[in-house]
Amino acid sequence: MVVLLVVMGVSGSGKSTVGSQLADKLGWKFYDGDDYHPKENRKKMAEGIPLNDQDRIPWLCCLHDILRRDHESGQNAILACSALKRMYRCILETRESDFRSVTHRREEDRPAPLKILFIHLDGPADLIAKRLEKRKGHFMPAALLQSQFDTLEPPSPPENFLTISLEKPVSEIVAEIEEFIRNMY
Ligand SMILES: Nc1ncnc2c1ncn2[C@@H]1O[C@H](COP(=O)(O)OP(=O)(O)O)[C@@H](O)[C@H]1O
Ligand SMILES: O=C(O)[C@H](O)[C@@H](O)[C@H](O)[C@H](O)COP(=O)(O)O
Repeated sequence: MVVLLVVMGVSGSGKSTVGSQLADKLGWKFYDGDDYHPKENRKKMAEGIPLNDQDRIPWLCCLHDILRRDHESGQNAILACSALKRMYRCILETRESDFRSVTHRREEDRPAPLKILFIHLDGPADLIAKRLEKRKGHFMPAALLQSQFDTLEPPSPPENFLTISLEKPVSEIVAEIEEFIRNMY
């Protein structure tokens, strides 16, 4: 069985750090969603302008295609991606922004949704802000953090997710995810 994990959360929540360390440990593929933003999105964020749905949808479709490709080739993969709204997580799973349009299509015409486990790194804005102030050489300004929290729709049932406190050390978060995967799959 192929395992697809998306490490999600607001900017600075630790997605890249946790995702890359977990992938190294497990020997799985790792993708950082940031690397796939078109230059217009990066420019917008660098100017302190939050992205909107129109900016994010093509980017999320491209990330879906990457996960789909790995799924089809039997490759376990981890993606670090903000995935802030439920609709964005739906695109990662189905490539469709409206789940109703997926269910309305004839079953034989639609590919099965990808089964993704979302790992939500959750924690207080003030701690994340402190971490972002120290982070160097990144295009995302700390000032956009509030807009990320405003946009965030934390995953909830029936979504397939695990929430972990980002206040824990990275090694502990990685171990917790490993343990969860072992028991689940
Ligand atoms: N659990 C953690 N404990 C302490 N520092 C962390 C933790 N997770 C991430 N960091 C630090 O916080 C900053 C933001 O992490 P990063 O992985 O870049 O977040 P994101 O990819 O979500 O934007 C980095 O400088 C990273 O080293
Ligand atoms: O959806 C978005 O608004 C962006 O994807 C954003 O959430 C993401 O966080 C940036 O790419 C910045 O990169 P960091 O998450 O690494 O700060």
